[in-house]
Amino acid sequence: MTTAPNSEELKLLKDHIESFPDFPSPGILFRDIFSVFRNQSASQALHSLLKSYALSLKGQIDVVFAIESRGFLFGPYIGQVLGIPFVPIRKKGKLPGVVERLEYGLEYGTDCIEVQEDGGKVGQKALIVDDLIATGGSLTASCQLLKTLGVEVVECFVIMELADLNGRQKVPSKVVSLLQF
Ligand SMILES: O=P(O)(O)OC[C@H]1O[C@H](OP(=O)(O)OP(=O)(O)O)[C@H](O)[C@@H]1O
Ligand SMILES: Nc1ncnc2[nH]cnc12
Ligand SMILES: [Mg+2]
Repeated sequence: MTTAPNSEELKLLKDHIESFPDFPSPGILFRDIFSVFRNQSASQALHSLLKSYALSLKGQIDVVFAIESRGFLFGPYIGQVLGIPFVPIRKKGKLPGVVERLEYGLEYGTDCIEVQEDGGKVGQKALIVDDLIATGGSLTASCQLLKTLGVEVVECFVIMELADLNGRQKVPSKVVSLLQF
């Protein structure tokens, strides 16, 4: 971001993110983005922060991708502010038409994500959006998937970063976060 985000809005936002210990499994402190939408002031602060962030990218991005499912809360709005398309990245078997697919390793087992092959054109500049970066696995896999379309991932944007996990080090593109925990 070229200008620093508004610190009062950031505080309001952070104060309204509820944390749930041991969800969905023991040892995980779950940061719930949905709690923001229960409070009008926090919701408006988030809206304003997203708008400022998006406008700081004006002219630099051709297409916005977001990661199922929580990324869908923000991707379409950022696309709208910039006047550019929004394209979803989804779990296997959810998207119609011709898709590109990437299977990637998890701590246990594998996962698979897809994007419609006409979602981005070779050489286009892309932004990937999600609510949160933890290990960085989802953003890393999404960057790899978009490489198969030939688009260039200029930046990844998240509302929350779990800084201790150092997920951004894994991601092959620049990562911008509004809040760090
Ligand atoms: O950096 P990572 O370790 O990949 O973790 C971050 C991802 O995990 C969560 O999504 P989740 O897969 O729980 O699904 P959801 O968005 O559908 O709730 C979160 O919304 C991010 O997408
Ligand atoms: N701690 C956490 N809170 C919310 N979503 C997550 N996704 C991965 N880790 C998470
Ligand atoms: Mg998610």
